[in-house]
Amino acid sequence: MKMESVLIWRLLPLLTLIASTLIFFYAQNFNKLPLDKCSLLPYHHYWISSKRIVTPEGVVSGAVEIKEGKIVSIVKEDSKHGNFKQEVVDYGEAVVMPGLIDVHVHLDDPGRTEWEGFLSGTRAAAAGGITMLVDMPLNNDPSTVSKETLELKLEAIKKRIYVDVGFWGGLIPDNAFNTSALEGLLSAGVLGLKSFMCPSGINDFPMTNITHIKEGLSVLAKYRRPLLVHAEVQQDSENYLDSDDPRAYSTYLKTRSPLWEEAAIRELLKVTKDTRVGGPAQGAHLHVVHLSDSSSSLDLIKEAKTSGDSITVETCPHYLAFSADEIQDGDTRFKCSPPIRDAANKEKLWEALLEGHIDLLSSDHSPTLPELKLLSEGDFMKAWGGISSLQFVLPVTWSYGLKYGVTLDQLALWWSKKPAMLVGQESKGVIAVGNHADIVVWEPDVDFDLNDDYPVYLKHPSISAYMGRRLSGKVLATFVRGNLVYKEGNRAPAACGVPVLAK
Ligand SMILES: NC(=O)NC(NC(N)=O)C(=O)[O-]
Ligand SMILES: [Zn+2]
Ligand SMILES: [Zn+2]
Repeated sequence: MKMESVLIWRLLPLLTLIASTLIFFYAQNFNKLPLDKCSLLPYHHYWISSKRIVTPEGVVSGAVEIKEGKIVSIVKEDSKHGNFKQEVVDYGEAVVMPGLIDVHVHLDDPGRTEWEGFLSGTRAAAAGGITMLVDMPLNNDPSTVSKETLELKLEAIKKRIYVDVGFWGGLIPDNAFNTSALEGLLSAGVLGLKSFMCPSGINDFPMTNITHIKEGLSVLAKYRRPLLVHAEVQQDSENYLDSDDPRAYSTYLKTRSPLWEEAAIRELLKVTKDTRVGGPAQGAHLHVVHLSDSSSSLDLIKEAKTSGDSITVETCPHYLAFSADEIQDGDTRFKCSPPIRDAANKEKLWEALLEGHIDLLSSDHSPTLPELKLLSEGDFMKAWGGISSLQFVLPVTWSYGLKYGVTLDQLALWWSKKPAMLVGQESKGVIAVGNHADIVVWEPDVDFDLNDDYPVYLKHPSISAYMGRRLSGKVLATFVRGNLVYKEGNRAPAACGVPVLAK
């Protein structure tokens, strides 16, 4: 035998050992790809474990298996035996909950990015545990009222959204009777339409009357998508007198009574009866946005629900957190429409939410430039109306809900499951096998001061009504389709959110 072949035979066991070590190493690390730009976690297949995972079957201790952006299994503590083949991110006692879906957000992009924008807005959303938001069709310039203006939005979001984003299209007098224009907008993927029953404050977004709304609903019926309505109708009887102090919140409150909401809802119910089973607009759905009046307006909605109308209603954290008497003179950060009402109204809103008469929550994050909030002048009559809150809605709902005994399941229902249903997203809103791995991890017991040292990602923190408050419930991590997009003050290098378009 030649020397070389002897050497090969002698080396063979060593070569086999090296090869098998390499194969073993490769198999072990198959899921560890180089750090992906979309995620702060370098795995495509991994587990999240916690003692408190909020599932449709209640809060469980266990682990959620995530693979390629989806939830592929959920195991309870007693069946997991601690043997995981993949990486496990253990969150201990922190709460693992479905990511929030905020169905009412004004990001003002394109056209008014100096007010907010997709980059700052979705970064704030991610820091707040929001994994999907739906952008309103107004405050951006031009308003989203046609296929072409939706395309401007789709262009503007490219590489600029950290969470998933859907869009509402605007229903305005100009397109309400133009079925092909509305169908063009709906076919291009808006999740539904939105209209105003009072002036919106935006020139190219005029208000609609009930005839426009009826037309809109008949088109929406075919697409089985909702119409969202800002339900306030101006009441002539209430005028602001020159002798009233414009820096007093009570002056503003007086000019926008609960009758505005009641009158609008009364009108709306004339057409929502068409959405009943067998009705001419069956398939359409009406959603009342940002309800503030918890008296007659709410009673009317309850009655309509009982009669079988396809109708839902949202309220916002600012109506649940604040009452009119607490608002200081000149503090226009609190100006919004409909207005924040008295403490008794707030109590009734909580009651209705806890009893299920209010279906879901949304932020109605509607920022502007600090100059337009007139913070130094403090004129409630002239300041821009809109609350800036996007990043804080989870801790706010939790902090102010503690005294009402709000549970984790309720938070997940109001902020994730019901919103997902409204926007027709069957793969979002609950932690369940097959769904998108859209998850927020947060510490309900950790308190923090929302002061100047706190990392706020909103474009203009100074206009937020929540600055200066102490809140409970700190967001630790946010996962969007399996990507860890936010982790304790850090965000993923790239903005990999996707547009959510209706099909
Ligand atoms: N143009 C707006 O953003 N308006 C918003 N303003 C509020 N809510 O004060 C709204 O949703 O009605
Ligand atoms: Zn509104
Ligand atoms: Zn709004």
